[in-house]
Amino acid sequence: TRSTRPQRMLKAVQKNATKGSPESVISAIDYFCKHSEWAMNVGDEKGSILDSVVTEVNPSTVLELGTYCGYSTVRIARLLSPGTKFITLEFNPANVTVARQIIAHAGLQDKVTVVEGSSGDLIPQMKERFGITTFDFIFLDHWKDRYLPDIKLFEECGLLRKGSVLLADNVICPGAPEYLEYVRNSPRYENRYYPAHLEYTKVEDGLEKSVFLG
Ligand SMILES: Nc1ncnc2c1ncn2[C@@H]1O[C@H](/C=C/CNC(=O)c2cc([N+](=O)[O-])cc(O)c2O)[C@@H](O)[C@H]1O
Ligand SMILES: [Mg+2]
Repeated sequence: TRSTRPQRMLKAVQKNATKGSPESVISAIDYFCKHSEWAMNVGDEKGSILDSVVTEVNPSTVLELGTYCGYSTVRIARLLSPGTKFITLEFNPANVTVARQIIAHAGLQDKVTVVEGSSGDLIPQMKERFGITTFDFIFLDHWKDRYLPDIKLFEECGLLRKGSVLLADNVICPGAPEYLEYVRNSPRYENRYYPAHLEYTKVEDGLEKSVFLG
C-alpha cells in the first residue's frame, strides 16, 4: 500500500540529514516541505520564534501537545539544558513511530519522552505518571479545538505556576478563536501575539504567547 506523508518525510530525513545533527534534520524537513510535499510542521519562520521563546524561558519542564512527526520536538529539544524534563503527546501511533525515528536521527532521543495518547487523558496523569509538579513551558500544536479544553485542564490539574509560558501555534490559520478569546479576556494571563505566516506559505498566521499570572 502507498506510503504516508510522515513516512515519506522520515525517508527524506534518513536520506538527507546527518545523523546526530538536529540542525540538518530541521533543514531536511523544511526542504522536503518546500520542494516535495507541504506538511503541517511549525516550519522555519514560526520555528525561529519558537526557538526564541524557549531560549528566553530556559524551562526545566516542557510539554508539547501534538508531536506529529517531531519537527518542533527536535527544535525544542536541541535548545534545552541537560536535566530538563520534556514530554510530547501524540495519539496517532503511526505518527509516534515516525516521530521517534526522526528524533533519534537528530540524536535527541534521551532529551524527550514521546507519549502515545490523547492530551485529555494524559494531562491529568502528568503528576503521578511523570513526577511533574508544574510545567514551565507548553507548546500547543494539536487539534485546534482542543486548545481551550486543554488549557482549562492545565488550570484544573494545578499544572501551571506563576510565570508558566504557553505558546500556541496557528491562532490565525487554521485558527483557535475560542482559545484566543479565553486567554485574551482572562485576568490570569498576560498575552503577546507574534505575527508570522502559515508554514511554507504566504498565508497570514501567528503564535500567541500567554504567561500564567497565578
Ligand atoms: N488531543 C490530542 N492529543 C494528542 N495528540 C493529538 C491530539 N489532537 C491531535 N493530536 C495529534 O497532533 C497532530 C495534529 C495537529 C493538528 N494541526 C493542524 O491541524 C494544523 C493544520 C495546519 N493547516 O491546516 O494549515 C497548519 C498547522 O500548523 C497545524 O498544526 C496529529 O499528529 C494528531 O495525531
Ligand atoms: Mg501547527
